Amino acid sequence: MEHVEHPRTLFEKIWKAHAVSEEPGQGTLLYIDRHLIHEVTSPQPFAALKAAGRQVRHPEATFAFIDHSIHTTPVGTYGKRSRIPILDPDRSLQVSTLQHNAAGAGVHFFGLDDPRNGIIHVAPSEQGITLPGTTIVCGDSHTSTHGAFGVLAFGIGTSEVEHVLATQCLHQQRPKTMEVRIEGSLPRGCTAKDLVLFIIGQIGTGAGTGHCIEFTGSAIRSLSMEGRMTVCNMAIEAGARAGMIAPDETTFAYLKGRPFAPKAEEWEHAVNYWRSLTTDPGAVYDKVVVVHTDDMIPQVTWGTTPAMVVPVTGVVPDPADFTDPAQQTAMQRALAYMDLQPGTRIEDIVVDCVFIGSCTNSRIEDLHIAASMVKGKRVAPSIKAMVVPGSGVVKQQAESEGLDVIFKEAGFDWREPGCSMCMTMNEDHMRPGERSASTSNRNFEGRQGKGSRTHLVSPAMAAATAIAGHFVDIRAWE
Ligand SMILES: CC(C)[C@H](C(=O)O)[C@@H](O)C(=O)O
Ligand code: SF4
Repeated sequence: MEHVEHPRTLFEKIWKAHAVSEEPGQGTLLYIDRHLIHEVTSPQPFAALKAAGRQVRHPEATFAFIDHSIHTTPVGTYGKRSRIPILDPDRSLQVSTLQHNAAGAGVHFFGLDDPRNGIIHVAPSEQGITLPGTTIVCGDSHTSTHGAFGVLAFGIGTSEVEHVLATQCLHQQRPKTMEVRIEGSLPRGCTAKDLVLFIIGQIGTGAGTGHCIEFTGSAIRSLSMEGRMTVCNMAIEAGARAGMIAPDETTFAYLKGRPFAPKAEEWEHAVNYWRSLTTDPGAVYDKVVVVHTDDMIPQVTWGTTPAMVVPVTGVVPDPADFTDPAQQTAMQRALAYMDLQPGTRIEDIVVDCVFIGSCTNSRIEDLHIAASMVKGKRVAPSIKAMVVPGSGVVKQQAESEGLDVIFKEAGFDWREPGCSMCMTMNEDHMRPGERSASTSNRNFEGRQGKGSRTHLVSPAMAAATAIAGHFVDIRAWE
């Protein structure tokens, strides 16, 4: 009798291909193709490894970047010193420890003066390290970003980092699968960032809990790789373990010729295999949600979770309009923290600070959009605005195209790559009570500085807000 394979989801295909052993009720031992490490979550696992007398099992599959703890204020150019020395002893130690550990173990290392360095969820794909059908882990929650290439990519804890360093494997409970199907296209003024905020606004921050999300639908297909990374980056903010998008011609075109991507005949073999990485017709997900985007308007968060989001043409919502007491309490608390009144027009909210950067939105496409919005204009006098490219590669490309000049002439700070003001692990942060328009992914209390208030937006919205001084309906921007 002919053997008929049951239809499988993309997730199931990658999971199965990496399961070293799988016992019912016991979880799965997964093989990890690539392990990304950064200075914040790797020192402890390396120390534990050393104490146990063990070595890094696969240094060639381990890639180290420096991003969270570093200054982004420039002092020079590549080749000379490009960074201000870190005065904080703990942060300085994190960086020197990673340098030392990476050299000792012989892992791939992208140092501070190496233009290939950058945010751990921006730089690896530029180098072709992020390849379809692989498993990628990192001690960092936004590892889901790499899922944009049809990768099973997820964040892990420090003891798991140690386990992967030692064995290149990881013990995991199999997540459930969830399809988020996006029907419709991206309306005027909307980008991948608006799309993912809109999705989270619809499904909530807990919708993906215990699941690996696959984003499907025509809106996803039409996104560039940069846009797909923005969407998968925030899958974690919908509670998901991972987010992924099936690879296609856009993916292959992006990867071709990248330093760590397969070459020549191997490339052909790889692409043939990658073409099989789609969810089979008839495959069943544990959960499916459908989001319609035709009426979508550029999005702005008003509260302290990414799901507290409204269209820029809207108003700050009123807890009294909601029936769930828990939701009302959460909204009241968010309103108090954000110092906002229900009914305030979003376009009337004035900001102090604009941050264009982070692993959500610091890629070249993001900078193209932002630069096109600010060209020939001036940042509002009361606003401090900065652009922080996600990697040295992004920075170099932007500079070769003159984007840095456009930003600087408009009054933006043009920075060295890093996580910067996405979170308070370096010198870039806001003062208490200050309000930002930020292209990052988290607006939790204190995220950009103690007492600071964050509104998550797209790069286009952030750029326009810097010029106008308040949020604006960018659909009419000229
Ligand atoms: C510092 C790191 C562990 C953290 C994370 O896991 O995501 C950070 O990158 C963040 O965005 O909050
Ligand atoms: S840019 Fe922000 S979200 Fe991304 S890894 Fe750095 S701190 Fe985390």
